[in-house]
Amino acid sequence: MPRSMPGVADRPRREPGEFELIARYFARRDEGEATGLVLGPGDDCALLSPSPGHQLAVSVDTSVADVHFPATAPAAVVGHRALAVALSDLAAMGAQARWCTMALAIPAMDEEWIAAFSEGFHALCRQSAVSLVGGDVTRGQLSISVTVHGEVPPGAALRRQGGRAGDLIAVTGSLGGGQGGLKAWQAGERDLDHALLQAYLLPRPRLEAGLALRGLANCAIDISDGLLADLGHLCHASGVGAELDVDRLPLTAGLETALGREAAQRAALTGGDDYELLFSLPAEAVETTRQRLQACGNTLTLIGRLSETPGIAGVDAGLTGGWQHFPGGTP
Ligand SMILES: Nc1ncnc2c1ncn2[C@@H]1O[C@H](COP(=O)(O)OP(=O)(O)O)[C@@H](O)[C@H]1O
Ligand SMILES: Cc1ncc(C[n+]2csc(CCOP(=O)(O)OP(=O)(O)O)c2C)c(N)n1
Ligand SMILES: [Mg+2]
Repeated sequence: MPRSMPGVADRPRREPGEFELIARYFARRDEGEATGLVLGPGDDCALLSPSPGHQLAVSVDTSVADVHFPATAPAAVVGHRALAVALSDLAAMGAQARWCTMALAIPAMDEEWIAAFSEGFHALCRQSAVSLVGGDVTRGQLSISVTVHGEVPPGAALRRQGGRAGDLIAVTGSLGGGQGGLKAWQAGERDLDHALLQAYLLPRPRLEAGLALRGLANCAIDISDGLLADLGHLCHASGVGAELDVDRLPLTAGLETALGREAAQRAALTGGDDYELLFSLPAEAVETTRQRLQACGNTLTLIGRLSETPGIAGVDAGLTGGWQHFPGGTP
């Protein structure tokens, strides 16, 4: 007796192949000429038309499961976060975000996961006026590499160098929520409205703030590895030292209650994952900068000043550094 054909309802849902997957979730063709996209996903390369007279600002960041985000985080969160941390570098450079490419490694085909991941990714693309112009999909341990491309007029980029002794040091937003959120997640918190989880899992790239700082800040960096480490990078590049006023650090809402004051300050200093902008500026630029940042929904907090004395003063001697994937180097 011939085996009966299964009904449509009984038939197992066919998994998409690699190319179907790309076409379905990543190769969106809703971008027009206005985005400078001549040719998007589907050919060997994307073709882009940069704005005349601008420099391209290019950066890549990889996010690896259980290194940068919990492997069990919601897929839409993973999509948002991978793009957000990459865009944060354009923000820190004062660049206008334009395009991105995204290389995704996934251990197995899970269409539901990919659909949600792509929603999170595309939603932030829309919010940031960035087009996904190409990428790569492979089998492997879950990781996402996002290359971002922005534009900046010659001479307008915010560099790590350029800080001067006497400049005031400032940050956007609040600090410590990155590590506070990781701890909250590890303690079982899963409510994405929780302020600390928001900070850790759904950071907002400070793109508008970066643009607002052009012509005002003397140097800038985004805080990914931790305030002390990233301030150290600014100081090193600028050939200056710094005096921090730790009591002025803007701590993320709920952090002090969750960890206590000392641990909250430690999280703000060394935790990392905050993706706020850290910059220096002359005292006379502070009020204009504050107003510009307020106009785009951000805040400015002064946390110290740059000095001629090498090193970072004002913090406990025992507190050093921040996140390093491979700790080591000079003792
Ligand atoms: N594999 C690499 N090849 C070339 N340059 C690299 C590589 N890895 C890191 N860099 C460069 O080193 C600098 C510091 O890297 P990183 O700490 O990742 O910066 P960020 O915090 O801005 O992402 C950046 O300018 C980055 O481009
Ligand atoms: C599951 C998990 N554990 C630990 C951390 C903490 N952490 C991992 S990488 C990192 C620093 C930022 O990542 P990196 O790759 O150095 O970014 P970049 O400086 O290149 O922007 C931090 C604070 C985390 N985000 N998630
Ligand atoms: Mg990096």
